[in-house]
Amino acid sequence: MGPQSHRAERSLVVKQASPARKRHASHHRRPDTAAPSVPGLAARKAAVRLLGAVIDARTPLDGLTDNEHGHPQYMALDMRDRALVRAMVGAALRHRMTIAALLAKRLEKPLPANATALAHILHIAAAQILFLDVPDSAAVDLAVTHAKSDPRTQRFAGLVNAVLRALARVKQTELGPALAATNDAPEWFAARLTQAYGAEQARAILDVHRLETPIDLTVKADPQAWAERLGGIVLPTGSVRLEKLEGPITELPGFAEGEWWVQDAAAALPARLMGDIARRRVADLCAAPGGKTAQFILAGADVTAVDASQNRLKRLSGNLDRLGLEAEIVRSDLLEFTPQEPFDAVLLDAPCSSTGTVRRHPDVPWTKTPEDIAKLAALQRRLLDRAFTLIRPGGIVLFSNCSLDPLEGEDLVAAFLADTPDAEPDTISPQEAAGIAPFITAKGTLRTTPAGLDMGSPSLSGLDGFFAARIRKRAGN
Ligand SMILES: C[S@@+](CC[C@H](N)C(=O)[O-])C[C@H]1O[C@@H](n2cnc3c(N)ncnc32)[C@H](O)[C@@H]1O
Repeated sequence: MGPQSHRAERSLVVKQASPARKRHASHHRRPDTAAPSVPGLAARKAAVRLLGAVIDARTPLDGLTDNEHGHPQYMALDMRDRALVRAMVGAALRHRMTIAALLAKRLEKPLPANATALAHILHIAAAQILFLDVPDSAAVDLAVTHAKSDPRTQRFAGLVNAVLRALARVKQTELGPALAATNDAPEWFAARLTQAYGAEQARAILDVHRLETPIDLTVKADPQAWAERLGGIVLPTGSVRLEKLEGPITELPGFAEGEWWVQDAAAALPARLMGDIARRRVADLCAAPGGKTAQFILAGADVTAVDASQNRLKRLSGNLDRLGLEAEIVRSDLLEFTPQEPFDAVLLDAPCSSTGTVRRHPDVPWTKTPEDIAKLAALQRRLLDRAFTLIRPGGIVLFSNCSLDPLEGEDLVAAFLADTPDAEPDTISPQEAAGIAPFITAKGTLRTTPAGLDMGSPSLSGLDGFFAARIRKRAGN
């Protein structure tokens, strides 16, 4: 490292007489050629790359971490390292503002706007130091090695070392106040939640977004027995909840036998609001990967599962096969789907902004924009108009999605009802299904938020944000 870059580095760092910094001065002498074989480095590099793709290019994390089509740097890792990458990126996104604030306090002036690679290295290392069970020294050493191996960040290796060591020293005292000082959400997202739910409820939702998510299962039968067998609890809504997973979900008892499937407690609710559908013709219009399709089949309906995506339908078929369930599967854009006969009931679980799933998808507030929400709401309205043409008079459309935004829920359905003379609201009663009473609004629609379902401990509480409304086609039309 030349004298000039040393100066650049120093001007950004708060000077600290740090014994730790001296102790690790050897970082600066280690040759870069050693970098690729350093254990743990590939995982850090992948995490930094993925964080960059989310923040700089608004690329959804789900695709980047897909086990078949994910980012090449992620795909090159073994399963253990992939899990570590997801944990690092997840923590960095869940606590993005907290991390930014604590890093900023260690810098004399903000990082240059174009120093994104450096910022992402710092954020991934800070996420490990502050929130993960990784030794501070390993997090710092790997970040420094990473910085040295990349021509864009090479000259900042000393800065990385100093900032991160300083962060590790102050975390006990500074982390609590830093968490309290921010909601860790981008401004637009917090503002929209506040507008929809009020300041207190919005803050409660954002607080839950910073927590790890429990795993919910929908079981074919006997939730109590499965809860005992898997070490979970039965929720008031009937789902089985596991606090956390120790290994791959596919190795849990009952998975291979097709006794249950993973489905958030909130996502399991809409299908329970279709009434008695035994022997009825039911279409699941945006069906993949098929959680709700499976519920309809188990409720005795004659089910047609429609989805536009070939890949997602493959997952749906695989899931139904494992569960030993059958449906007619149709690949079609709903806007072009023309069944021979109308249905008794259809579910439109529409593609949405997914702002109700931030607990499991912490990238959503950073990849979506208010413009995306408006566009998705417009698409959902077209899909709802179409879905309504597919039911017989007296039949029902259940409209649902996992957005927290009224534009995609309450407002959209109100506008549809106002514009559609032969549609009427079919209000949902709080007694219709177990455990739903707290989520039924005065208008007879379903609204859950992540701040709901208090099970006494934060690690067992919460559920996805979901909206559902039931609409009936007036008979005699
Ligand atoms: C929220 S997901 C559905 C989740 C599913 N109902 C479940 O519970 O497993 C939305 C689905 O809509 C599908 N989709 C999006 N646009 C569509 C369209 N125009 N026609 C049909 N399917 C569409 C997507 O491929 C995606 O699988």
